[in-house]
Amino acid sequence: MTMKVPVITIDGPSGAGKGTVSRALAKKLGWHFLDSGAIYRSLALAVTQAAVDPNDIDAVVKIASSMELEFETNDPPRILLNGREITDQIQSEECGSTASKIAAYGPVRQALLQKQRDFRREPGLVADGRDMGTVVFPDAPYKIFLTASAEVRAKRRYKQLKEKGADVNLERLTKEIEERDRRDKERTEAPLIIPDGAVLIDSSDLTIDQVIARCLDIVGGK
Ligand SMILES: Nc1ncnc2c1ncn2[C@@H]1O[C@H](COP(=O)(O)OP(=O)(O)O)[C@@H](O)[C@H]1O
Ligand SMILES: Nc1ccn([C@@H]2O[C@H](COP(=O)(O)OP(=O)(O)O)[C@@H](O)[C@H]2O)c(=O)n1
Repeated sequence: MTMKVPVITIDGPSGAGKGTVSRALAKKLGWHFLDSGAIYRSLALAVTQAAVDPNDIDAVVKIASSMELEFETNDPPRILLNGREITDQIQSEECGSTASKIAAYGPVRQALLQKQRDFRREPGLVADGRDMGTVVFPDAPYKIFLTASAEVRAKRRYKQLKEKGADVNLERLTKEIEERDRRDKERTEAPLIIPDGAVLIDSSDLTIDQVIARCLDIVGGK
């Protein structure tokens, strides 16, 4: 019997620290990293650039199937959409919000499924998203659900965007994140839920290093 490549899934709401922690874990373990949210964000950008209505499912699926995405693993990592760098552009909350609208459609998710599974390569994968442990890699041996209070998450995202020079307003950002979280949890297709067998980590009062240490314990303790 062939052994499947191991996967650590890290799901959770916006600003919980998934990306930061997943990247660090992948680096420590020498494993690959999948930022599935960046795939949805890139599609959102492609849809906006093509002036397509995000509710026109057929048109969005067409773009999802034809867009070329490259994840360069240099330090810092770069994301290219159809050959053009979009790394910073897709970080905006506007892009996140459009991403969560198109992510609610089953055919759109289906069109992106294999692209995500292709990241599963030796020696292992750390996968960050909303449905990594439930839909994309349900057989993952390690599943983590990373969360934090809504207030802490909004403040973190505010600080992060501000540091990048974005023009952000904490009150508006908090509302946008709450709206996105609600949409991600309430959708019928691959909603944000705690996967069966996942270990829950609340990072509200933990440092990034403490969260990473807990994740390593979970992986090592199996
Ligand atoms: N435990 C933590 N304590 C303080 N700041 C954190 C913590 N985890 C993440 N951050 C910061 O919060 C911001 C959002 O983290 P990120 O990893 O992008 O979250 P997510 O991928 O879940 O949306 C980043 O600026 C990151 O450095
Ligand atoms: N596996 C995933 C990852 C992201 N998404 C969608 O894409 C949006 C942006 O994801 P993200 O991971 O970049 O968002 P943040 O947690 O970084 O704010 C989410 O709000 C989800 O609607 C999804 O539906 N499934």
